[in-house]
Amino acid sequence: MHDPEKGLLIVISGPSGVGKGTICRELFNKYDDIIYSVSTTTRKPRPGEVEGKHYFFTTEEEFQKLIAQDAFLEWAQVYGNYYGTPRQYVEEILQAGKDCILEIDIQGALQVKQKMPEGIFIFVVPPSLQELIRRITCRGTEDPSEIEKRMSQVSEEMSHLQDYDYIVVNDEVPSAVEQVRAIIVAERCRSSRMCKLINMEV
Ligand SMILES: Nc1ncnc2c1ncn2[C@@H]1O[C@H](COP(=O)(O)OP(=O)(O)OP(=O)(O)O)[C@@H](O)[C@H]1O
Ligand SMILES: Nc1nc2c(ncn2[C@@H]2O[C@H](COP(=O)(O)O)[C@@H](O)[C@H]2O)c(=O)[nH]1
Repeated sequence: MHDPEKGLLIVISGPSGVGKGTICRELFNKYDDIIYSVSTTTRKPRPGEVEGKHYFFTTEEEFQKLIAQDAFLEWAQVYGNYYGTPRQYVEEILQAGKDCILEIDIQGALQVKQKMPEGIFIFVVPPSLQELIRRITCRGTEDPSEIEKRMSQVSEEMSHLQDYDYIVVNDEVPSAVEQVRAIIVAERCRSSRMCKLINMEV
């Protein structure tokens, strides 16, 4: 069970281009009570991506050193690059009673679920495969072969739906954002209610 003194750990996954980043960005613009975990990656920065805001960009050699130092809560090779969640940062946020969102792939989410089963696991799906391909193509950040690589993983990724607590269809961004927000608010309530009930003298 979730310790109500600690913050909630929220994990968001879904196929590439479904809109995870867009949903998280909107959540932070609108609500200032959730903290975003900035991952470390060996991927090259896209135009406009800022070191320490979107990712901590690093080399494969440095990433391997961080793995050896046990610096990651989870890490995985995704679409040919390494990505990892900084352990200490996330632990400090949760310890301080603040909620933390990890936007990570399914391999990473499964690792987190093993270590922290009390986390809230949300899977974002597109309204259709055509719309997913349209979104990643229109984003214009990957070349056709990279898009092909990412889209070839969609069916395997979708086969992990049952490992998640919630599914959010990202049809319209505002609605998807409010659905994620509602899940977080409901989970906060559940955690504090459960605690009160368990501690209630009967
Ligand atoms: N509901 C939506 N309707 C239309 N376009 C959307 C919607 N949500 C996101 N998009 C657009 O789709 C593209 C992909 O979104 P985004 O980068 O947030 O995806 P992502 O899931 O974070 O991808 P990745 O895993 O590759 O980082 C962006 O151009 C974004 O503006
Ligand atoms: N296991 C992890 N996956 C992560 C992490 N940070 C991001 N990701 C996922 O990687 C893919 C690709 O991201 P992109 O920025 O290159 O488009 C996407 O599914 C992200 O959710 C992480 O720390 N660990």
